[in-house]
Amino acid sequence: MSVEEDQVTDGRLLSSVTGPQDLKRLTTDEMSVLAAEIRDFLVAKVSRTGGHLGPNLGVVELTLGMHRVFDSPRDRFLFDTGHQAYVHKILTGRQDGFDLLRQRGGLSGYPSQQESDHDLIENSHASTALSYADGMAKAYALRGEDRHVVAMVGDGALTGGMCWEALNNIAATENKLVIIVNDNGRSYAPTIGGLSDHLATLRLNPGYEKVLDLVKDSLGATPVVGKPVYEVLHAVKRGIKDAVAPQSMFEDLGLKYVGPIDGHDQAAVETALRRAKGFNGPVIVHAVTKKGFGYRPAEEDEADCLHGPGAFDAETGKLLAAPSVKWTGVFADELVAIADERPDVVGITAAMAEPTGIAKLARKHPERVYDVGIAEQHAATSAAGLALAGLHPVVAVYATFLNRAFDQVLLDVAMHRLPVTFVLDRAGITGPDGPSHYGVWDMSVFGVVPGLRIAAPRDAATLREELREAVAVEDGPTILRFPTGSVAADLPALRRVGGADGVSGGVDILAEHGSGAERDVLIVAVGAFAHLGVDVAARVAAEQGYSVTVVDPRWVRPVPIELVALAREHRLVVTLEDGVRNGGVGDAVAKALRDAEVDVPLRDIGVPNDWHAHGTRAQILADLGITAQDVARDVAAWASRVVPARTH
Ligand SMILES: Cc1ncc(C[n+]2csc(CCOP(=O)(O)OP(=O)(O)O)c2C)c(N)n1
Ligand SMILES: CC(=O)[C@@H](O)[C@H](O)COP(=O)(O)O
Ligand SMILES: [Mg+2]
Repeated sequence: MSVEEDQVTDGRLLSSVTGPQDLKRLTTDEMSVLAAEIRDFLVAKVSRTGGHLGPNLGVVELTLGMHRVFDSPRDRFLFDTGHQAYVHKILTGRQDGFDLLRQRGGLSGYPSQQESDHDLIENSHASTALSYADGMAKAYALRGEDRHVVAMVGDGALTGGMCWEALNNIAATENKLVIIVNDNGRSYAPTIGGLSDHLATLRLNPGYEKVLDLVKDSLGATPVVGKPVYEVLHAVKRGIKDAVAPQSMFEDLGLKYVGPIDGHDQAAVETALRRAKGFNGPVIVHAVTKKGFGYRPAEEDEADCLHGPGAFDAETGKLLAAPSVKWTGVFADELVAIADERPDVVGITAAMAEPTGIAKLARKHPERVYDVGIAEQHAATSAAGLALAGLHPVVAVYATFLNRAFDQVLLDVAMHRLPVTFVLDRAGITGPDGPSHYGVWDMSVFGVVPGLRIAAPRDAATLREELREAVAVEDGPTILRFPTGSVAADLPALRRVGGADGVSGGVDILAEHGSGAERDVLIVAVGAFAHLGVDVAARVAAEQGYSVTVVDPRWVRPVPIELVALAREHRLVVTLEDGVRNGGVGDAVAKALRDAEVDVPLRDIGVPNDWHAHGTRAQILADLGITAQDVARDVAAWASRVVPARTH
């Protein structure tokens, strides 16, 4: 079924649904109409705003079933990763909010407690829901509360280690926890690994569920030898299943298992969920779904089933925005060029080969790219293994997702001084995906790792150069981080100071305003903020007459010695970074000046240590006062306090 094939729904039924309570009275026929209306709604809205279309088209019946069988918010619903919670939002009174989905002041693209008491997990990092669920179910059991926790987790999220830590604990309880495995066989791309193969094996044996229905129909509803029909059927099922179908690994863990069921068959979904609810204990409901179901352009999109497109043409599914040269593309091209020269260079992705650009390397050297699933911790330590065996791994992840692998980077990689390069895409403020997607922590969190170097290229030319330098480092790990979106215009240096020793990398002088030995302001502009620094310098020099120098350190960690020497020649140092201020580059430079007894005041501009709501990157930076106009005003004010008034 797809939007164009389906009779165009008029949305009347959907508009009558003001909350989950309205679902319970609907007939089976009305439910299938409602499902079609929800799909039309999703395509119509997300085609205008962009967002997670494929995942949400795939969970319409599952989400309807959750709200029909359980009672949210008394029963608690958890969505792993949360990108597939749009249907839940539609059913819990937020249809009107979709016109501003993922936009400032509009609906979050993930569950939001501020939006609704039906929502809980706001973190968009995968593989966390089952741990939350275990904790919540334990709390309700401790208080003797008769309520279920229902967690939806995708097959991709299940490749994350935390899920198995949670399942190990959940299996040891008798708590009321229903886990819906939404098995569409994909993360972005097809899900990898033995778990995925196991789920596929289970998927291939739907027969026993159908046999169960057959036996149920033939026996009719009459109790047999005094036993309720279901117990007899269950015994029959067990016999058939053991004969024709493998036991699921979930059952091997001691968990009850229901499925696999057709996750788009509303009746089957609700039957399975009622059965699971009736167990009153931990149970897996294995639902087989299709990502993008019901909208042909998504179903047929081989890349990622329109996982998270920007605005698109609802009729064709084609993206509306013309592709621009992205940081990711520059990285991908240079990585392939390096790999052509360096057979020891290999790539690792955590289920995001296309979004991180590693797919380009996989197309050229398929045997040298490893997709480890949504498993960033494993990515880091398996990279350590690759390096111990003499290779140079390049681990490409979004900056925010490396947070969870801090211990692995610190002790498994850096303590062993292993040559692993972590390429962090989407570093800094990203925007529509909100605070758990902002890549603002890496320079602070990983800045404390002994022996690890961090580079933040300012444009395509320095990305290429600094990537080459990073993969040339053999005595420890390196991080290369760059922001989301279109790559900044090239910003050539006037000259480089230092770097000849091949250690610090030196400092690029990007702009110099004014003359004289005693200079007023040194602006240290990190990464893509180099352009901002150059713009600010021009304003401050022109409007206040200060002498200003703008520099871009080739490595932002450790702080280059040349930066300390340059600071000594200025009256004020200002750092600009697309990362949290606490423990960021500003703090590191201030410490380096203190350690060198360079007594020059320093002011650091960066992202305040807080949770910043979603919006566009430009809006959020403007809200934070990180614009050329705001920064120029601040720099002028700070300079006025330390630069002696001049007689003009
Ligand atoms: C820790 C972490 N790594 C990577 C991502 C990026 N990501 C978002 S959704 C997704 C795929 C999720 O697949 P699955 O759990 O199967 O859900 P589906 O989209 O198929 O419904 C990934 C890798 C993430 N959100 N969290
Ligand atoms: C949910 C998730 O982690 C990703 O799908 C995220 O939305 C990626 O965003 P971009 O690739 O658009 O930066
Ligand atoms: Mg999936």
